[in-house]
Amino acid sequence: MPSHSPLLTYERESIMLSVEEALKRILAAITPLESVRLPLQDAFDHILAQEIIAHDDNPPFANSAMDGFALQSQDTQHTPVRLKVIGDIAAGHVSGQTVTPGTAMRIMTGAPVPPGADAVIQIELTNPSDEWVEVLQPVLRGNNIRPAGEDIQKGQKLLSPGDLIGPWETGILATLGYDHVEVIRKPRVAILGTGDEVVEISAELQPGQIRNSNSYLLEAAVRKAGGIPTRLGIARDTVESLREKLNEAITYDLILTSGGVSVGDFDLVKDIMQEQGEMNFWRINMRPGKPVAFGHIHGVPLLGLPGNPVSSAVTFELFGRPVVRKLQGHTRLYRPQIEVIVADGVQEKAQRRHYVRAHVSLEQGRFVAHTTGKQGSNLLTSLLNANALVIVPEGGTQILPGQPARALMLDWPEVETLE
Ligand SMILES: Nc1nc2c(c(=O)[nH]1)N[C@H]1C(S)=C(S)[C@@H](COP(=O)(O)OP(=O)(O)OC[C@H]3O[C@@H](n4cnc5c(N)ncnc54)[C@H](O)[C@@H]3O)O[C@H]1N2
Ligand code: MOO
Repeated sequence: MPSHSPLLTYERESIMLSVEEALKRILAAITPLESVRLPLQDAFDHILAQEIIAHDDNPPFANSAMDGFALQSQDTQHTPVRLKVIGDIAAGHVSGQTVTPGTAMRIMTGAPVPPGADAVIQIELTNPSDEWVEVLQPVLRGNNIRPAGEDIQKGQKLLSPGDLIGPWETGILATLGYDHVEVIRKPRVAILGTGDEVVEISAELQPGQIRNSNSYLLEAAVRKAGGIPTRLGIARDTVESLREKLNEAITYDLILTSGGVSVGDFDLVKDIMQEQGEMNFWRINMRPGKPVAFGHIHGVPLLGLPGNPVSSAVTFELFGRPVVRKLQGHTRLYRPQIEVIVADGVQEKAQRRHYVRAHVSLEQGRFVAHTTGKQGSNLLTSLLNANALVIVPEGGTQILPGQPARALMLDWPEVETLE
């Protein structure tokens, strides 16, 4: 048993940061990771770390946009007109023949336009036979020809460092022949559960024990945020056990712990942070999730999330997710906030700012929030079906049914500024 030591000064001085101040301090201490060269197929969803310049034109050669006949447009001024078919060009083949006045060549979509031809007529507007084609209407010069460089010109800059590689960018990179690209690597995130009562999820529960749900929830949330999570198991409520686990964790880019950050006798995460690094801050004026500790051990950022499952989930969304994104080189770090109508209202007695789990949907042109029921920080079911956090301002505010409030949209794309 530990001695019931008096509270440390930092614990007594109840400095509670605002959410904004805490986020500012955390992100100021985070810098994007270094870049790596990845095969294109692995670069999806990474932030680009190089300029992308076209080394060739695209399309690389003038080609046909239709299946039909390559011809000289001047031959079609008076239609119908019969032209002699002098050959075939399939996509992927280059013809050695030249289209001369009075002749045409059968051509497929994507095939190079033969020398001499200045237009293509689609097959539907002709009466073809083996040797001859009857062209039924005049064709303008350039008709159905996709010129070289129509899409991309050699030397053109297409993507810049900081751009996100999605499916469209991948298509561009592939067409330009970038089989490898320089991207910011993804953070490896160590996840550590703490507490003597916490056991593996497959364990038969003994009296007083609970399953390590936080580590699994956080693992999924880290993955969703684009990080590479590893669960390092559960540290016991002893300094030795925590030291041992954290010793492994310091080989990662970010450490997330859950539990052990409050003021109980066994809440040791803060102590270890002070012993092996430094603690930047410890308390935030919010609910759920007041005891969030942030600092470094051996130079690795450590975000100590509260043990209560909902507190852990909500504080990861608010603080952990932006960190994981910033490490990846993203500049859009924050979920957007919008105004919603709170259908069922929220009564808030605590003085802290409350992030109430809710489902927001568009109802007759307005965004309406329905809270997810009881909101205790131990009630995991309050997260089910939640796609938003309704923000009840600090100071014991009450939001009546039908009144407006701001909501943080958990399933909307991130924005650059925290509103
Ligand atoms: N005297 C005070 N007590 C508490 C305060 C306070 O200000 N003064 N704050 C309360 C608040 S708010 C929260 S949140 C919790 C956070 O405490 P800890 O982060 O130290 O977490 P624990 O005490 O270790 O655990 C809290 C709760 O969560 C369960 N837990 C822990 N780890 C897991 C896990 N991996 N998976 C699932 N559930 C977990 C644990 O069993 C406890 O029930 O402190 C309040 N107390
Ligand atoms: O911050 Mo605690 O998360 O209110 O339960």
